[in-house]
Amino acid sequence: MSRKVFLVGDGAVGSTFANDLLQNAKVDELAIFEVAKDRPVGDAMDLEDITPFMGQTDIHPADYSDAKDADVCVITAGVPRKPGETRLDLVAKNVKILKSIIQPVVESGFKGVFVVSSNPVDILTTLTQKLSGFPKNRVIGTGTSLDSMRLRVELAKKLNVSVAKVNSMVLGEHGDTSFENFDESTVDGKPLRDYAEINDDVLSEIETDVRKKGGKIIAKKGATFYGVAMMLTQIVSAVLDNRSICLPLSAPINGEYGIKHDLYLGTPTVINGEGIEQVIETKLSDAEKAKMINSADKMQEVLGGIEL
Ligand SMILES: NC(=O)C1=CN([C@@H]2O[C@H](COP(=O)(O)OP(=O)(O)OC[C@H]3O[C@@H](n4cnc5c(N)ncnc54)[C@H](O)[C@@H]3O)[C@@H](O)[C@H]2O)C=CC1
Ligand SMILES: CC(=O)C(=O)O
Repeated sequence: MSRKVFLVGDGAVGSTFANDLLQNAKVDELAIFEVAKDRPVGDAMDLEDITPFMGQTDIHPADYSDAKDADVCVITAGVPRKPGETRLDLVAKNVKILKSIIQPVVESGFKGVFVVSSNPVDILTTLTQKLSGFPKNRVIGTGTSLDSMRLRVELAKKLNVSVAKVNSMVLGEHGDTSFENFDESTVDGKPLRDYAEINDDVLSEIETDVRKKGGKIIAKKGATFYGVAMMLTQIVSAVLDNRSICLPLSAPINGEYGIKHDLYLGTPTVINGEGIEQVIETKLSDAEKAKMINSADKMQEVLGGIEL
């Protein structure tokens, strides 16, 4: 069976994801839709030059009718943050762009899995499901997967251990109300808080560094794209391979953590070829659970202000 990905948006994130995907997964067809029409023409020409080493893939610019038989539709289109802006500052512009995308993709007859990384990702993932009318398990957002990788990197540096030994997550909004599950985190199997180097001040510093890392990168080079592109590659290749993996993703909340709102938010999520297999309510301390509810309330406040 043909393995086809329909990519919407071929900017910094989209083109980096295309390159990562081709280098890490078997893909038969990569169709790219972009409003800047020349970009996917150039990118298809540039990307096909890696296929002699990566395997045969039909990479081409696309229109929406190409989504019809795709397994996955990846949405990276949207306005990125400028230095100093928050992800929530992007809502109005990116909701408008999202609306222009979902309708023609659905009208094409697309029956696969939507994967969203455009910001604010929890809001746009929630709206992708609502606008498409797709079952909730067939819409996934990158959520706090990137934040969680950033956290693992910071903890590994602080404790001078391999990042592979760090088991810790950022949960909630991919944004300013995110929080770390420090109370349950382990490093090399030992509770994080048992390490002599760790105390509340150190954890607070790490939390701030992780939360501000995206903004710092944007201030230096205008955009962040390697990290999120790798998370998209992990998600899309798991769907294409029908391989179960668990990541902190933007997933549909159905009463988990005592949240009363109908929205997507960052929580450990098992995905496979069907999309979301299981949304996991991970163990949290009472203080962390309150942060999760705060994050959901913030997202609901933003969603309440959006007219579709
Ligand atoms: N979730 C995450 O962890 C991350 C999310 N992002 C988000 O990803 C989005 C894209 O960021 P970049 O790639 O850096 O921006 P970019 O400006 O480099 O690329 C965005 C692309 O979307 C295209 N586009 C705009 N409207 C479109 C439409 N209706 N249909 C198709 N294409 C359209 C633009 O022409 C542009 O090429 C932003 O919202 C950014 O905040 C970026 C990094 C990490
Ligand atoms: C841009 C963005 O959302 C990030 O790097 O976290």
